[in-house]
Formats: sequence, C-alpha cells, structure tokens
Amino acid sequence: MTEIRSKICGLKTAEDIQAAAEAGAAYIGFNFFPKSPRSVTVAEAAALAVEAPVGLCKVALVVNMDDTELDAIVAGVPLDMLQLHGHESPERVAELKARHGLPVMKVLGISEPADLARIAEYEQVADQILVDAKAPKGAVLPGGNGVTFDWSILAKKKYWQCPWMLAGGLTPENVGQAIRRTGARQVDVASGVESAPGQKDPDLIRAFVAAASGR
Ligand SMILES: O=C(O)c1ccccc1N[C@@H]1O[C@H](COP(=O)(O)O)[C@@H](O)[C@H]1O
Repeated sequence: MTEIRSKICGLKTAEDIQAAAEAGAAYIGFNFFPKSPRSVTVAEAAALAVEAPVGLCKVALVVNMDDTELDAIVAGVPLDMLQLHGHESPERVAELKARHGLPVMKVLGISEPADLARIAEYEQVADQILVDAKAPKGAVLPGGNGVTFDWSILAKKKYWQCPWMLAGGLTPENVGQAIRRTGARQVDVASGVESAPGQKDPDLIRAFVAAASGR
C-alpha cells in the first residue's frame, strides 16, 4: 500500500506536537500569519521546534513575508521547510530557496480546471506544491478556512515534476475519499483537527492521520 504522508498545520502547544508525532504525521506546520488564530511568535515556535522528534519535518507557513521578518524566523527557529501561502512569484520562490537554503513548498489555490495551469509556473522551481482551495471572497485568511474544492479537477492534472500535497477543508471524515479521488500521497490539515479555531484536538489529529493512512 502507498504510504500517505500527513501534515498537521498550525500547531501551538507541545501536546499538539506530541499528538502529531505519535499519530505518525510526517510534517508539522508553524503558522506565522499574524491574523490567524493559529499564529505563533518566533520564540514560541523555537521552543516547540527544539522539542519536536527528529525526523518530523518542521514547516514555517508565511504569507507574502518580507526578508527582514523571514530572516528572523529562519534565524530563530530550527526549520526544515518554508511554505509560501501568499502571492509569491516563481522568482521569489527561487530567491528564498537560495537565501535560506531550505526547501520551499509553494501554495496554489484551485477552484476551476484553468487554475492547474499556474502549477506549471512553479513545478521546476518549488520543491513541493501545496494544492489548496481558494479562500472565499472577503476571507481574512488566505488559507485555513476549512473549505474544500472540487477534487475532480485534479483528475485532469498532468504529471507534475515535483511532489505535491492536497489541502483545503480536509477532515478525518473526508480525507480517505479525498485521497482516493485525487491520487494525493500527501495531505495537509489545519481547521479540520480542531475543537475551536486555533485549538488542536489530539483525538482528531490521531483520527486524521489514521484515516489518511487507511488505518
Ligand atoms: O491555517 C491558517 O490559519 C492559515 C492562515 C493563512 C494561510 C494558510 C493557513 N492554513 C493553511 O491552509 C491549509 C488549509 O486549511 P484547512 O485545513 O482548510 O483549515 C492548511 O493546511 C494550512 O496549510
């Protein structure tokens, strides 16, 4: 059976990290978007990251961040990957890879088949692509809104040259179906494993990773 790798995004406590690690998640995400209920400071993320088990990929989620702020995050937190969740261009992706020496996952929002074309602009420069739902009009957050998109759009995808991950409204209940319908081998969740905005639920984290893994 194909191994499915899960990313649990927006972790804020040591208990969240322990639950993700014990459940078998492959990635954990620290959210540095200030308006998010999941956001953490550099100091908070650093304290959590140093306690994370070796082998768990620690991802920093940032949105259109400038160099000064991102330099402080990379200098202060032991990280394994950057997740760019804004309007970063392919040139900016390349620049940040070179500047920080970290793999970069670029997020692209999908709501219709035509959106798939944008992935071609990034697949040679990004290390991974995160395929997410587009944020609803007027939303404060560019992600983390718990909305899905029409997964059948991904049935029309071509082979991409870098690994990709599926996100957008995933939950323990729907992640199995999402994997079957899209062929995703990696899945990402934020709000779908919470009891309230920004509060992760260890039971839901375990249920999500188990459902993604087909257990
Ligand atoms: O989670 C957030 O608060 C967030 C804020 C700003 C940009 C991205 C954010 N989250 C990312 O969006 C996906 C999908 O979230 P959800 O599962 O639909 O709630 C999430 O996995 C994060 O990578």
